[in-house]
Amino acid sequence: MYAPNLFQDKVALVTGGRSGIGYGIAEALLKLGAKVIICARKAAPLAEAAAALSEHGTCVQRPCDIRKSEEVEALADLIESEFGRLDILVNNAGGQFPSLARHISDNGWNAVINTNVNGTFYVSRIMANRFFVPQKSGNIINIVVNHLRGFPGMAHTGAARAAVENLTKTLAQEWAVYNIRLNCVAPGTIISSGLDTYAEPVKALLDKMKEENLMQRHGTIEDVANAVLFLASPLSAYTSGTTLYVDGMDHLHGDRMRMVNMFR
Ligand SMILES: CCCCCCCCCCC/C=C/C(=O)SCCNC(=O)CCNC(=O)[C@H](O)C(C)(C)COP(=O)(O)OP(=O)(O)OC[C@H]1O[C@@H](n2cnc3c(N)ncnc32)[C@H](O)[C@@H]1OP(=O)(O)O
Ligand SMILES: NC(=O)C1=CN([C@@H]2O[C@H](COP(=O)(O)OP(=O)(O)OC[C@H]3O[C@@H](n4cnc5c(N)ncnc54)[C@H](OP(=O)(O)O)[C@@H]3O)[C@@H](O)[C@H]2O)C=CC1
Repeated sequence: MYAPNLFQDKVALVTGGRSGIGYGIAEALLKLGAKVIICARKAAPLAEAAAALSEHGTCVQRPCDIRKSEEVEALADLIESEFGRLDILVNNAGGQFPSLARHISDNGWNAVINTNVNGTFYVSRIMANRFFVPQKSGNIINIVVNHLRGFPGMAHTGAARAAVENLTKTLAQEWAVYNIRLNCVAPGTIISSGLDTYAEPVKALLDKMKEENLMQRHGTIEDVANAVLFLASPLSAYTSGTTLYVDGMDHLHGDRMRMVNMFR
């Protein structure tokens, strides 16, 4: 539905682009003409993903832990030497684990906050200073989750993604002067590699969530990628500092707390 050359001459970085939603976003951008860089921690699957994505256009990769700002700086060096510019940043890398709040250890809490909040901030700041501010143009899309009514069963990620959403609002205002837009996409439950990591009792809960969804389904990777394409494109030129829910209305409807009570 988008023009095939929508992102011609544009360069995009997708963090966590080796798998799942990030891979789907990278593929969608490549198919519309963008040159794409993907990063993640695990070198071997990252290299495999970049090789597969290269069928659709120019895709380069570099291992990078977004929690380590020196590794993010090295990633910016690669982008500089390969492409000399960056137009679109999709902060997709992130995650958490299901747990009732009282069982989350200090390390578990810190790992989730560090990944989602610090990692997103480091990548945004470094790419803005290296590319978007000097270019006087840039577009950042932060993948969060639907946490609108809190997130029973994942308190750490609810807190972390709320922080990212607020950061998005702040940076959208501070950086508007540089013609940088920032928005969030908040997926509901999306069928992707991320969900494969969840154990059986959580999978049963996911089935119940599907029954409660007003559209009677989970989302697809394409549902999320299509929202990212819109926010990355000039079609959304007057939209910044906002959140687009891709969740079949889960943010409005459903009783997640009742379902999480299964785990008590
Ligand atoms: C109670 C029921 C709740 C049900 C709720 C269901 C709602 C479903 C809706 C789905 C919406 C969202 C879906 C997704 O986002 S799918 C994407 C999922 N993908 C990922 O999360 C991948 C990335 N995640 C990670 O890499 C890790 O989870 C993490 C963010 C923690 C970072 O990993 P890191 O490598 O730094 O972590 P370590 O292995 O070193 O561990 C650090 C501490 O964290 C503790 N930990 C890690 N995993 C678990 C776990 N599964 N359960 C409990 N604790 C965990 C680990 O033990 C360390 O702490 P300690 O040193 O104290 O042991
Ligand atoms: N699937 C779903 O239902 C939903 C997913 N989301 C969010 O969407 C995003 C993608 O999820 P999904 O594709 O499903 O899950 P995946 O687990 O497949 O994707 C997570 C990606 O992030 C990378 N990553 C994780 N931590 C780091 C890090 N510290 N530095 C660099 N890369 C990292 C992982 O690669 P590696 O391990 O090699 O580092 C992996 O490629 C996540 O932020 C997730 O929380 C939001 C709502 C719902």
